[in-house]
Amino acid sequence: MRIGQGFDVHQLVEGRPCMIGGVTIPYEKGLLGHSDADVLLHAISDAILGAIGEGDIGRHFPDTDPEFKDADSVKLLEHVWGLVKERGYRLGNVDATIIAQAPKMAPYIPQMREVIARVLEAEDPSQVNVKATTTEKLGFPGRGEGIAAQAACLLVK
Ligand SMILES: Nc1ccn([C@@H]2O[C@H](COP(=O)(O)O)[C@@H](O)[C@H]2O)c(=O)n1
Ligand SMILES: C[C@@]1(CO)OP(=O)(O)OP(=O)(O)OC[C@H]1O
Repeated sequence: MRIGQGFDVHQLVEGRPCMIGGVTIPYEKGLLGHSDADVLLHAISDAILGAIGEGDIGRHFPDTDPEFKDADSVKLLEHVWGLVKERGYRLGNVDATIIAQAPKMAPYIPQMREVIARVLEAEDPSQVNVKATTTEKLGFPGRGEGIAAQAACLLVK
């Protein structure tokens, strides 16, 4: 059994799509990054890489590499999951939290769970949990300057 955790932050800016958990959320701002800046999938990817002792997504997908410019983070997660399968592990469960004052994530969480469960080959929907919280208007998420996500992942043989 292996456990990992991940954390990521991206800035909210005008003129970018708000891609979170593989879902485009209608909102006046979106997340800034070298890739599509999907903060949730990045935190989950880092949790998985942590569980298999493979560093982080910055090591696997450098933000200096034009190949990853505007990259689809679903594809990055698929690559990370391939590393897990090579090592003979399968998903125990993943639990993640999106930290955002806005937009409201709840309506989109079922779709995010479906995307993540498909990529991680979950046998049961309960193996993938996604939550959201505000920071009660405190700090950078509370001021709407950015969105953070954290994730924990358990892998089993
Ligand atoms: N961006 C967000 C933040 C929160 N939610 C949901 O609202 C509930 C209450 O949030 P608090 O920060 O006031 O505890 C939370 O449990 C989430 O279900 C959301 O959908 N989107
Ligand atoms: C995903 C990568 C690569 O495109 O870029 P960003 O979208 O900037 O994301 P970040 O969470 O900073 O980390 C990993 C990067 O190397």
